[in-house]
Amino acid sequence: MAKLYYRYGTMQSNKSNQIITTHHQYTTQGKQCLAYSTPIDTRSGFKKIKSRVGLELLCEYIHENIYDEVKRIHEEAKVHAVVVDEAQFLSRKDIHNLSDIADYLDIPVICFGLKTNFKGELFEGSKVLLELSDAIDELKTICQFCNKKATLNMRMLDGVPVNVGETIQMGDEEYVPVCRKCYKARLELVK
Ligand SMILES: Nc1ncnc2c1ncn2[C@@H]1O[C@H](COP(=O)(O)OP(=O)(O)O)[C@@H](O)[C@H]1O
Ligand SMILES: Cc1cn([C@H]2C[C@H](O)[C@@H](COP(=O)(O)O)O2)c(=O)[nH]c1=O
Ligand SMILES: [Zn+2]
Repeated sequence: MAKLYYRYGTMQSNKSNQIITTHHQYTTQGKQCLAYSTPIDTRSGFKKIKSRVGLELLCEYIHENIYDEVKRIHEEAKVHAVVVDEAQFLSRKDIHNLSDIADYLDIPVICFGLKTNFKGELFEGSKVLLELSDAIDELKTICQFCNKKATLNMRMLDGVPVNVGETIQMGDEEYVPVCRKCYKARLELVK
C-alpha cells in the first residue's frame, strides 16, 4: 500500500531542493510524478517551485478536488508519485484528500513543509501531517547563532527578532533557522 510521507524542516533545510530532485528522479526514469504547491506562497512565481540553489519546477496548486484530478490523470497514464511543497499551508481537508490518494489510488504522496511557525506553534497542515503520515522525516540545517541543529524559525523585523504578528507572512530574509536555546535567548516561546 502506498504511503503518505511528511518531510519537514525549518526554513533553509533543503525542502524545495529535495522536492525538485525527487521529482527529477521519477521523471528521468519515465515515471509520471505530479508536483503541487499552494497559491499562498508565490515568491517563486506563478505555479513554480524554486530552491535557493536555483533549481526550478513547474507545479499546479492544491485545490479541493485534488483527489478527482489525480484519479483522472492516473486513469489516463499511471501516476507514480505526487509531491507537495509548502504543505504547512494546507487545510485538514486537503491533507485528508492527499491521504485518500495514497490509500485509494495507491500512489505515494510526499509532502514537504515547515513544522512550526515563528512562534513555535504547529501550522494546521503540519499538525494533520504529523497525525496522519505513515513516514515522517526531518530535514536538517544549522542554527544561525550556534552550531546546533535548527528546530525553530525566527522572524526578524528590521534585524530584530519578533514573536508577534500574523502567522502567515511570506519572506526569505525575514526568517532565520535557530535552535531552541538560541530562540529562548532572544525571545519568549508562546506559553
Ligand atoms: N549557492 C549554493 N550552493 C550550495 N548550496 C546552497 C547554495 N545556496 C543555498 N544553498 C543551500 O540550499 C539549502 C536551502 O534550500 P531550499 O531547498 O531552498 O530550502 P527550503 O525550501 O527548506 O527553505 C540550504 O541548505 C543552503 O545551504
Ligand atoms: C516560519 C514562517 C514562515 N512563513 C513563510 C515564509 C516563507 O514564505 C514560507 C516558507 O518557505 P520555505 O523557504 O519553503 O520554507 O513560509 C510564514 O508565513 N510564517 C512563518 O511563521
Ligand atoms: Zn543555536
